[in-house]
Amino acid sequence: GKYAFWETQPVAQFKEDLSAQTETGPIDPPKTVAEVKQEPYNLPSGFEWCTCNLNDEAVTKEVYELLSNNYVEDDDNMFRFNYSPEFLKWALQPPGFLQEWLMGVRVSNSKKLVGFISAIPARIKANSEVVKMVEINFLCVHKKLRSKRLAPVLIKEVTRRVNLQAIWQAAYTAGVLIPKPIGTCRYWHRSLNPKKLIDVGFSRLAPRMTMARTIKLYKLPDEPLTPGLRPIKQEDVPQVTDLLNKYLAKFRITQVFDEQEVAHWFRCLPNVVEAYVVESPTGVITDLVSFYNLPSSILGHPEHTELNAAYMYYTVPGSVSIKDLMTDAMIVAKNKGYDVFNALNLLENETFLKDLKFGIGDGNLHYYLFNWRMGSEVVPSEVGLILM
Ligand SMILES: COc1cccc(CC(=N)NC(=O)c2cccnc2OC2CCNCC2)c1
Repeated sequence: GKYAFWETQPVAQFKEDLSAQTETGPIDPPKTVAEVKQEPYNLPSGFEWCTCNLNDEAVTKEVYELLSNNYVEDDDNMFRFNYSPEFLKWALQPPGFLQEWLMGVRVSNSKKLVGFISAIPARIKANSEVVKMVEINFLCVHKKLRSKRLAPVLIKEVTRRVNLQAIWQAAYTAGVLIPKPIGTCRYWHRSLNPKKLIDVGFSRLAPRMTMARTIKLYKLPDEPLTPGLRPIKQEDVPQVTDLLNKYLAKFRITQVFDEQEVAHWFRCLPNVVEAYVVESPTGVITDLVSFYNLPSSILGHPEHTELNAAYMYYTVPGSVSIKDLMTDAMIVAKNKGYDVFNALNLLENETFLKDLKFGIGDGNLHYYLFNWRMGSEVVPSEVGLILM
């Protein structure tokens, strides 16, 4: 069939009777670690496995270069994600990460890195069950090696290495449609620097609008409006952990964070991630707002080489509305030089996207679970999981 590889995997299929689909829980019969293949899968001759130690700057640079030149592009091939080396270190070394789950493929002779895939540990709440899973990301095969069927081997090998740790489920997202999304989100963009976005072809001047009028339309206040908004500090972690987990509990698919994970994911790492809290006069943390830095290379533009994009990360309203929190996040992002603020229509985002002048994007982000059925489609407002 069309999905030769995915039809062999424990994932929901497009053509299967509905009765199977309405169950929730694992798809495969339970296995033990002893039953897992003990040796690595074979690669085509001339290629070898490696693990990528991102504490080694030279290796991080190799992973950066592979992704910068060969990772995901937009549908019109005008932009390519350009995750920075420091971002990759942050995103791929959370508490509990395993070196052997940061997997690469090298050409045996030249040792050139030509393939990559990553798994990081996460506790995922699926419906009301908290399951130890991994989050799979950054699957990338060099452009010159496409259709050599390397991706299926990368996926099978990372699955094997995860299974060896007695973990049987995974979560991942993709713009491409494969068997079979648990839900599909739409991405939206809010212009911060409309002139540059129009110059590089990311946005278009609306009919009957001048550039001057467009710049005015997207103008934001110079400073955040919420009293008590400030960058997160390490001593906020216990309160933020409680605030975040309580808020996320109402979504059908989300992550459960412990304090070490909150300390890792919510910090202010310049050019990587920004996290702000609202502190009440009595020292109570009532709100959280965060975004991460994911620039895109602008392919073939004579003047601009990079699109500076902020991506909404977890945001928890409490004392102020999510609309006001997001307005402050965009003001902070604009002041830090971002050109655009991106968000998906998950969480409670559909309540503010239009009001805050987000424009709908031209694609979808599909959410997937490996070896787990959700029982029914998860609509965007039931999705509480944000991957990098
Ligand atoms: C503007 O440059 C781009 C370069 C490559 C792809 C895309 C379109 C796209 N695929 N966008 C998203 O997936 C997206 C849009 C809004 C928010 N998060 C997103 O994806 C995140 C989460 C999944 N991993 C990539 C980053 C845009």
